[in-house]
Amino acid sequence: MAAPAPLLDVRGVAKSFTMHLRGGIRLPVVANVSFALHPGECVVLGGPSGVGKSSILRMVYGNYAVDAGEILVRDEGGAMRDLGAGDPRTVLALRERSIGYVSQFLRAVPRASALEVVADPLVRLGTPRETARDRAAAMLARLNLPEALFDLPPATFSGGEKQRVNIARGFLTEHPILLLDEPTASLDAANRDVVVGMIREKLRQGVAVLGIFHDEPVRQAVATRILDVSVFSARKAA
Ligand SMILES: Nc1ncnc2c1ncn2[C@@H]1O[C@H](COP(=O)(O)OP(=O)(O)OP(=O)(O)O)[C@@H](O)[C@H]1O
Repeated sequence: MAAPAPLLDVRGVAKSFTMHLRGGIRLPVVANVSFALHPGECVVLGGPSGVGKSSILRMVYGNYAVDAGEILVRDEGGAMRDLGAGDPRTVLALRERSIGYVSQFLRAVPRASALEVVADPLVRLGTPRETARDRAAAMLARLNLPEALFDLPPATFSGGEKQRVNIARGFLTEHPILLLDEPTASLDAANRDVVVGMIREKLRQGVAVLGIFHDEPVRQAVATRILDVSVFSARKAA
């Protein structure tokens, strides 16, 4: 039987940063990063601080260009497309339909209410505004955000409230791949458990998750595999 096709196939990726304000010195971070992500899998990036976990996540989302290698993402039609090549149209198309991302911090649009911030990706994908707002409200309620906050802009919300708005926004769309950067970092235990439940639900639906979780109980509850990023460290070899 043929091996199941991955949703994400990272092949031989390398990244170094050039420090322009330090005479252009190059800071190698990772090299030969290779792994695949299949439906229903949750791969957690592990390893010590500064080893390159966030850098890998950002490359997979197309925020950082790669120096070498490929980041192949399965598109809607089933073709594997290289997001690492940095073509902006490919990156945007894959972000719309294939890869979702929950960053640690909410980058909110000024004046937009929490409900609008959460509903916006669905509206852009063609869901009627009212339906999108209803679904956004249900998701925010599940995350225990007080209803009094739904119509307010998240700019003045607490760290944990902002993080829940961000999670709701990222989880409401149905991307086959979901990237999570410390989604529970600012949450209390009860809301952390809600998010763990939401991640497991995504995995049951066949979504593939790639994430960073420093919180050990969360990691234990969701990881199907832990990938130690130290094995890709470019500094040892440098
Ligand atoms: N934009 C950047 N410019 C220069 N150096 C960077 C940049 N982003 C990351 N680095 C460097 O790359 C290395 C890896 O950083 P990264 O944030 O990927 O590590 P991490 O494993 O996610 O760390 P942590 O667990 O502390 O968040 C660090 O030495 C960091 O200083």
